[in-house]
This record gives sequence, C-alpha cells and structure tokens, in this order.
Amino acid sequence: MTTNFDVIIIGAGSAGLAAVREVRKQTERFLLINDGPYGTTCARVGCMPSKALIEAANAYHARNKAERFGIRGSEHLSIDVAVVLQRVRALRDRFVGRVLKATDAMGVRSIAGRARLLSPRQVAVGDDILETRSIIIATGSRPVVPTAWQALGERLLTTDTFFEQETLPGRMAVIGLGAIGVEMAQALSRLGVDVHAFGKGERIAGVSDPAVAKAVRKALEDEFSIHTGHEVGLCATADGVRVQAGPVDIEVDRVLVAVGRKPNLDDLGIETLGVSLDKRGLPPFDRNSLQIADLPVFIAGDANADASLLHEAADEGYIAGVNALASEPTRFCRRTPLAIVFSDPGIASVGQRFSDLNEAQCLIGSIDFGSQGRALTAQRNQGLMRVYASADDGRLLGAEICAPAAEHMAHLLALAVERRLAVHDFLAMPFYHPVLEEGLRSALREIAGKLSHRRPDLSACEAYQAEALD
Ligand SMILES: Cc1cc2nc3c(=O)[nH]c(=O)nc-3n(C[C@H](O)[C@H](O)[C@H](O)COP(=O)(O)OP(=O)(O)OC[C@H]3O[C@@H](n4cnc5c(N)ncnc54)[C@H](O)[C@@H]3O)c2cc1C
Ligand SMILES: NC(=O)c1ccc[n+]([C@@H]2O[C@H](COP(=O)([O-])OP(=O)(O)OC[C@H]3O[C@@H](n4cnc5c(N)ncnc54)[C@H](O)[C@@H]3O)[C@@H](O)[C@H]2O)c1
Repeated sequence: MTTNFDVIIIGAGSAGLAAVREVRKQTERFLLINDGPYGTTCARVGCMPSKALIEAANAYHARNKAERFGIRGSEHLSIDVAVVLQRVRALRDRFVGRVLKATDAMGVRSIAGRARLLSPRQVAVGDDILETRSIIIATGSRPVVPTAWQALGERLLTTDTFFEQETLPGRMAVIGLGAIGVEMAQALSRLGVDVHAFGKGERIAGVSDPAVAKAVRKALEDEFSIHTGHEVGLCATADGVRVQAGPVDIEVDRVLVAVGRKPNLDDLGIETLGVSLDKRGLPPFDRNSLQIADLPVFIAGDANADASLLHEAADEGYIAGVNALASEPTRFCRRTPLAIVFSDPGIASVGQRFSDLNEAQCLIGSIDFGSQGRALTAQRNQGLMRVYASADDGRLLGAEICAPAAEHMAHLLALAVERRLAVHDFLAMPFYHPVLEEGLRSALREIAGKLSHRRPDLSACEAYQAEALD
C-alpha cells in the first residue's frame, strides 16, 4: 500500500468523518484508519439509540396523563420491552448503515486497524509505518468503569452493551447522574424498571444553578429514587448486585454505569509527540485551531475531552480537516455553548452557566413552568428556567433550563446569545399565544424590569400577570 500521505485521520467517528469531508476537498492522498466497530458512537451506541429508547419510554409514560384528560382505559395498556429494544436496534442498524456507506465508498483510503503514533509525521498500523504531512486524532472516548466494578461481569452494563440487551430486569441501579445517567434512568423507569440512581456529587445533569437544580431533582424524583453525595460501592450477590452508598443498601439485578467517558488516547503513542501531557494524559491544544502545540497534529471530537457533544465533534472535525493542510492554521471562533439533556422536562444550558457568572454584574429572570398557561393545558407544567443578562446593558449571557420544550427554547436563546442580543431586542420579537415560549418572555420581562433604561418600542409592552395570558 501507499505509505506516504498528506493527512492521516485516526478514527472513523463523527469528528473523523467530518475531517475526511474537508480534507478530500484538497487532496486524495489521505488515509482514514479505524479500530473497532464502524458506524460512529453517535449512531451505534450513543445519541441515536438512546433517543429511540427515550421516545418509546415517553410514549408509554403518556398513559399516566390520560385519566386527567378524560381518556379512559389507559390502565389496560402494557409494554413489550423486548419489542421496544428490537425497534431501538432496528433504527440503530438503519442509522449505522447510512454511515457505513460513507466509509465503504472510500475504498483503499479507509482501513481497519489500530493506529499508533511514532512521531508527529509517522503512524504505525500493524507492521506498516506510514509517513504523512499531518495527522488528525479523532479517536473518541469510551465509558469509564472503575476497576473494582469490572468483576461484576455481565451484571454491569454501560451504554456500549446496554442496547444489545434482549429485555430488561425488574430492578436496576444507574450510577452517575450526568447526561447519560439522567436520560437512561428516566427512560428505564418509564419502561417499568424499578430504578435507583446514584450520583457522587450533588450536581444532576451538570446543572449549576441551585434553583434550577432543585426543579430538576424534584421532577426526576417524582419518577425514580435519587441518591447523591456518597461514594457508591458495588458487589456481586447470588442473583444480582448489592449497591451501598451512605445509608442506602439495596440489591438490584443489573447496574448501568454512567460515571463519565475517557478519551481514547492510551496506547496511541501520544508521548511520541514530545509535548507534556496533563494528568488526564491530554496534550496541550488550541481549541480554536485544534492544533497540538505547534505540531502538524490536530485533535478533534471526544478525544480532546473539551465538549463531548455531537455538534462539537462535527465542528472540530471540520476545523481539523481545514487546518491539516493549511500553511498556517486558522483559529475558528467557536459556537455559543449549548447542551441539552433529553429528559422530561428537558434540561438545557446555553451560553454561560450560573457557575460561570459574576453575580454582581448580572441580572436574572426566571419562570416557573408550574403555572405557565400552555404548559398547564398539556399537563406539562413542571420546571424552572433562569435567564442571565448583563446588568450594564441587558445583553443576554446564558440560561439554565428545566422546562417542557427546553430543547427548542435553548436553541432560541443560543441564537440570541450568539447574536449578542439584549433582553429588549428579544422582547421586540413576536411571541405567539399560547406557547411555551411565553414563559421565556416572562423571564426576559423580569430582567427588563430591573434595567434602568427602556426603549420606546414594543419591547416595553408588559405582562397581564395572568397565567392564561402569559
Ligand atoms: C449514550 C450516549 C448518548 C449521547 N447522546 C448525545 C446527544 O444526545 N447529543 C449529543 O450532542 N451528543 C451525545 N452523545 C455524545 C456524542 O455521541 C459524542 O460526543 C460523539 O459521538 C463523539 O464523536 P467522535 O467522533 O469524537 O468519536 P467516535 O464516534 O467514538 O469515533 C471515534 C472512533 O475512533 C476509533 N478509534 C479509537 N482509538 C483508535 C485507534 N487507536 N486507532 C484507530 N481508531 C481508533 C473508535 O473505535 C471510533 O470508531 C452521546 C454519547 C453517548 C455515549
Ligand atoms: N443529551 C446529550 O447531549 C448527551 C447525552 C448523553 C451523553 N452525552 C455526552 O456524553 C458524555 C458522557 O456522559 P456521562 O453522563 O457518562 O458523563 P458526565 O461526565 O456528564 O457525568 C458523569 C456523572 O457521574 C458522576 N460520577 C463520577 N464518578 C462517580 C461515582 N463513582 N459514583 C457516582 N457518580 C459518579 C459525576 O459526578 C457526573 O455527574 C458527556 O460529556 C455528555 O456530553 C450527551
């Protein structure tokens, strides 16, 4: 095979494939190397199968609202979990299939094998040593499983193994209350599993605003048990797993471990780059160019542990792909931070989180969805949104959200933060009635009321102070 390339891309995930797309606009002298299953983490064991599971769980859960809507007979509904899981896998196969077409179409430019760096311009795959002008590391991440728990064998699941299950046990513990833990714990509970969820710290789904965090906890605790603040101990019993955490001592059938993900950088030969590594084994890199130090090596996606989200992996693949062949790397302006957890109510953060704020210099507006008009009509009246703006000029800084339709309002807010809109600019936009976004408008109006200046336009139009109208 050819052993001299312009760019070698390591990892055929979302970041690696985005990089290939950019690289091949400039050269066909590239090589994509992937170790392990193809199809991307997102489509195979991540975003997509988890959302397919959540949708089924939510559809079944909707029966709990039927009686109050006046719909009779919902108590006769039942769920066939095996069929739910079959559907998840069928959709997963469809999504993966589409991705495989892209790698298959690359022919000899895509090879399977474990890549190892030998220097900033050399990569080994098996016995082959390949020379290249530049390298893109896009090796993704994998679930962290503490060594002590590995002895649990098949009783311990991660999202890498969960979606292969034919059915679900009666009792499960979910360890870790980040995005994965929250999404999976709620879905499992809605599918009829008796769920106990455990978090190490008090933060749930990454929410830093204490008021929003309280709303998150309240909403989730209505559905399953949450235990936080204690170290979790797991040991095998005759039929299952004993879970101990502070005063809690229970037995479950299976454990889903979701305590974070680790970049796939070990055994990659990253030390051959000659740069100092931090305590997580990560090299220094510029998040705007993705260049490692001043080397012709770029690191994109979960591999750099910066923002482990699909849209960020796609952006980073693009940046690395553009820069890998450039004489001088471009430093790209990154997008406004946006993170969404697909729970119900949804959880989201946009721009600056509460923990990032200088509280003395910002104004906060909030809306409790417990009494928001449209949310009440749909029995979706749960949650709290807090919006942050600069006290100087009302410019929107960010928000933390636990609300119905959080995913949509988060996008609207992201646009406003990205465009550097002030609260008054946002309030000058139309808000239809009755919509959940009127809740967002209430939070914005609260901030506007605290600002000294008013604009002589419709942004000054005030609320009725009536839940049916706001
Ligand atoms: C359960 C779950 C749900 C998620 N849900 C969402 C969501 O709703 N929204 C969202 O934005 N994000 C979500 N994410 C995160 C998102 O899936 C990831 O951020 C994204 O898939 C990362 O893409 P990547 O290209 O960096 O890595 P990957 O897609 O993992 O690709 C890396 C590839 O590199 C290969 N590789 C590793 N080491 C080597 C080596 N030495 N040589 C060659 N190849 C190697 C791997 O086998 C893999 O094929 C979720 C993740 C999980 C696990
Ligand atoms: N909707 C989404 O966008 C979505 C969904 C799923 C995953 N993801 C991405 O996947 C990545 C991984 O998700 P994750 O939830 O595994 O990681 P995470 O880092 O977001 O959360 C892990 C949680 O586990 C806790 N934890 C760590 N050790 C523990 C222990 N020993 N016992 C109990 N709790 C412990 C941590 O305090 C943390 O709250 C995230 O970075 C996220 O961006 C995104």
